[in-house]
Amino acid sequence: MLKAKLELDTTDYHLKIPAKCRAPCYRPCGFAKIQRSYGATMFACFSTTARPFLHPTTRLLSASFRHRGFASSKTVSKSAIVTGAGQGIGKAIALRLARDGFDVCVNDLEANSGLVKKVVEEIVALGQKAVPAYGDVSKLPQVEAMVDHSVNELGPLDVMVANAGIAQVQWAMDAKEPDIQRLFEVNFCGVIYSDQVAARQFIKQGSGGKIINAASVVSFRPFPMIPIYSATKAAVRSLTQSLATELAKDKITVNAYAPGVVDSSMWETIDRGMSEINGLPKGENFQKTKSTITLGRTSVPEDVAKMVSFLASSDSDYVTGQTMLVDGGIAFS
Ligand SMILES: NC(=O)C1=CN([C@@H]2O[C@H](COP(=O)(O)OP(=O)(O)OC[C@H]3O[C@@H](n4cnc5c(N)ncnc54)[C@H](O)[C@@H]3O)[C@@H](O)[C@H]2O)C=CC1
Ligand SMILES: CC(=O)C(C)=O
Repeated sequence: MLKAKLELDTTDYHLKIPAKCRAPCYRPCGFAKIQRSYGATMFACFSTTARPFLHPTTRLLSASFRHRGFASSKTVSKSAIVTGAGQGIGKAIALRLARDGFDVCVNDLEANSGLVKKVVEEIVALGQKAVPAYGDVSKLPQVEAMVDHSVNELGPLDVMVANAGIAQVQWAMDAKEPDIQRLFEVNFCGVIYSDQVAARQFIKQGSGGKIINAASVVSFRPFPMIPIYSATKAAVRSLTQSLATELAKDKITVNAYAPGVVDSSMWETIDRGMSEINGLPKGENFQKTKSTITLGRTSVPEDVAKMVSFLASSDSDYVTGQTMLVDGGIAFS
């Protein structure tokens, strides 16, 4: 809310604060009585010594100023967290959001720290801030630590992209309990934990936010041999609709992207698993999908990142509860 009321005049870097936002800048103490002017507010926002005396609202504003470089740059960066961003679709999303002007918290499992570091370096080379955040999204405390880390390092959070996911190939009748559990833990619990923790942060900040979840074309129509995976994605699509209705009052939009067949390490796993079941040579199950795609080609992670870029931008402000197909025309919504 506060953020929406601020106007940045980019010609002279002058920040205009509406009168009603200026008053409660300090906690009620002796220090406050002598420090209520606009100039003092600006001083306090950049001053470490004054920070403990700030009213909570102004402290948030102060964090935003310090992290977003109001003092030295015309550009006001927003921040986004992308989970499972060490490779594949998540990496493409992280890089695309950086090109769009976001600072990015790059999450993945610690086992993928080498990949994450490279993504962080690429984002920094694009001129944005980036921090790694290792953690398993299926564990709530690790998701909480990831969001805290992002806010501490990059300032207020604007966008959560709950992208991390895993796939497993088996017929529904052959699915074993630990496989079913792990698929739901990562693909569904990992998404709801990311959404809940981000939403609480957005509500604390008071100016809304955007939640963007990884679904799939299989959330509309299950694919053979990945039935449990398909069910996890149908659950994500349903959750996206429920959270959109719950969080609209807090100015939070909740949407999902539904890729089709994307050339990533996930499809290497799927192709290998399908080969074990139907005996087709390596790569053949992946190639075979082309005949089901209206545009006649499988996709690359950047195809999906374009949709996420839209969902993360203000162009999507009047869109919520939607699962957006980016599948070249496998399913029609
Ligand atoms: N590749 C495809 O054809 C499609 C993918 N999707 C979805 O898009 C998302 C990204 O998929 P891809 O990039 O293809 O997969 P990928 O396997 O290439 O990358 C997924 C990343 O998520 C990370 N990850 C896995 N479990 C995690 C956990 N518990 N905590 C944190 N990170 C974790 C992995 O380490 C990996 O770096 C997934 O949710 C997937 O289900 C949806 C439709 C199609
Ligand atoms: C992995 C996945 O979701 C599809 C549709 O291929």
